[in-house]
Amino acid sequence: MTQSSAGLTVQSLACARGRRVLFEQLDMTLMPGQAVRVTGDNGRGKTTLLRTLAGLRLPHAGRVCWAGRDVHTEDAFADGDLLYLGHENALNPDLTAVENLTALRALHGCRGDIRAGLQRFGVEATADRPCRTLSAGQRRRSALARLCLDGARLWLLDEPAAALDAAARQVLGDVIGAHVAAGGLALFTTHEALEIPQTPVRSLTL
Ligand SMILES: Nc1ncnc2c1ncn2[C@@H]1O[C@H](COP(=O)(O)OP(=O)(O)OP(=O)(O)O)[C@@H](O)[C@H]1O
Repeated sequence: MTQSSAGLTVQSLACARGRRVLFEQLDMTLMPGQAVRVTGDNGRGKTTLLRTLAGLRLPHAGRVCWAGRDVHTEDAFADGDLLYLGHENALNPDLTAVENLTALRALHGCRGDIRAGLQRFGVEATADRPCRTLSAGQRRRSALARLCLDGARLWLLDEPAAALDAAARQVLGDVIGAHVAAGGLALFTTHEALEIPQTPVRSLTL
């Protein structure tokens, strides 16, 4: 594998909603050990971009490749390559955080200690309560505990810091920093200040 084919490459990408083009001519490369922060006003297309990078939406124009393979026309992501965390927490409200993460772990075939992940994000005390009884920040922290389980190389995180207090934002920054330092790739959107210690983070503004 050549160096240029080892990561995520975006070429002349345009995304649209209906007839409205949100952005165009976007070129970007994200390589192992790199992080990108995507910013932009509400409605500029950050979520649309992440869903397109994940292969969940077709681009209006251009290409997105993972390890040299087109994510929209080829089976580019192998099991365990991608972790996509959307705006929503994707937690079943009737299940506990432990039950939700157990299901996710089985679905994605990943390993990792669920309770240790919840502890890292400071929600071990609410780990066995149905998620519908948790506050917005506790739900987000519980969903983020998934980052501690997953061995995926590419993290696409949509507003991971939403609803988090300063302490949880710091943990999130540390977890992303450790992932990138270990050779992972991370691209995230954020409206909040999110420090990623000892990690150069490039900015992409839509
Ligand atoms: N289901 C939809 N149908 C039609 N248009 C949509 C739909 N979802 C989003 N849009 C439009 O697409 C544009 C981009 O939305 P997107 O969610 O990607 O923006 P964003 O930058 O992530 O916004 P925010 O910061 O508010 O989360 C917005 O102007 C929005 O109105």
